[in-house]
Amino acid sequence: MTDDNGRGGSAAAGAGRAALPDTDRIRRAPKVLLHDHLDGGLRPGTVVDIARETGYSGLPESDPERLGAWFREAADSGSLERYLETFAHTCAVLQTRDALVRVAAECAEDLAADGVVYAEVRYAPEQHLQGGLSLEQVVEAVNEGFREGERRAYAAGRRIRVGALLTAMRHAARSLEIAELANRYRDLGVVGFDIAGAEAGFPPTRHLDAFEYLKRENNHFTIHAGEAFGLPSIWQALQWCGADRLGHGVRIIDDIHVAEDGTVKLGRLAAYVRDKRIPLELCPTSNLQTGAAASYAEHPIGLLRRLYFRATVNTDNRLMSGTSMTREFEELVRTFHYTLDDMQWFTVNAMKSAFIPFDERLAMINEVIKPGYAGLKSEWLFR
Ligand SMILES: O=c1[nH]cnc2c1ncn2[C@@H]1O[C@H](CO)[C@@H](O)[C@H]1O
Ligand SMILES: [Zn+2]
Repeated sequence: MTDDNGRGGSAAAGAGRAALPDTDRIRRAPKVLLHDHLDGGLRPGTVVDIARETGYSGLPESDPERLGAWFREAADSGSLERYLETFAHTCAVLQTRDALVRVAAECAEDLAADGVVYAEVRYAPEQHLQGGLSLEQVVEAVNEGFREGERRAYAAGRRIRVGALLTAMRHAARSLEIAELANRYRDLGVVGFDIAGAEAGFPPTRHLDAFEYLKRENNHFTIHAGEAFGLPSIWQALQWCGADRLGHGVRIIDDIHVAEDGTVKLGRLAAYVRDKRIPLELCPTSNLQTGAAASYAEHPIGLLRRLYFRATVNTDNRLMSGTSMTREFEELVRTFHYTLDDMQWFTVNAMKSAFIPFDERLAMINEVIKPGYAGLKSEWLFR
């Protein structure tokens, strides 16, 4: 007797094990998040509070619930450029030390409450200087907030570890400076570097000096590539810039050909990505909003998982997408009938791909993630 996933077991055991995880179990399952923007994950109520405190009068709504709905709808535009316009409001309220500490602390708390045990959260320091903070003060405020959030989560009986990724904006010209900043705060709360912003017209090779610098320093970076723009962007990010991971990378699907009879043929780039185990930071709901995928069912994650790409599941922007790791997995479970084993597979993939040292990743996998899933998978025995 085998279940849908080809695993063996008695009929009775099969039924217990194969049951799809419900929301409660998805939330309790340990999860790892590699792609989440600090300025895309504020609580709507916090945006309203800080706007009032700092005198920012540009918010389109002053009621938190309506503001949350506004962000989701405005981001649902079908274009990355329009989606990115919504960040003007979140960045506007992230210009003081207090605001950065508060938002970073709440971010860690919210992720922990969602069952995330390890997260890499990114933001662009250069976008938080309008209140007179220096780049260093921005980084230190966010780090302080993450530490505070970890402590609050611990006090509430949850464990989470949060590392920062420093992003440079791809339309701007500060990437080398931000890469140097990431290197200076390495081992001090910052685990790597990224570039983000509009993809079309701003190829990653514009920032080659930043990537070459980080390579010389033996540091880590990911690049937003293959989201709004296709294979050339992925190819440059990997073969010119040397990215360790791909932010999204979902357009790698354009180099995968499925014949009528179901045979799959990978192009050279897709084969390289799979063979070299290049991590894909996939963000399903965000992709539906920016038009990178038409529906969950048509999202490339289904095929990429079946082909054993190093696929990971991420939130991108929890505020703009009204999402969480639990919600992303709920949609995938509903669409692709993923089990706890599939969730564990995505989670281990993510942990293997994190930018913290190997021994720490291994301990997270063996001592936190696998025991967590084993506990959940054995619950049917005691019902
Ligand atoms: O999915 C995305 N693709 C490209 N850029 C993004 C995405 N989400 C957010 N940002 C950009 O990254 C900045 C730093 O966090 C945000 O301000 C936003 O402009
Ligand atoms: Zn992103």
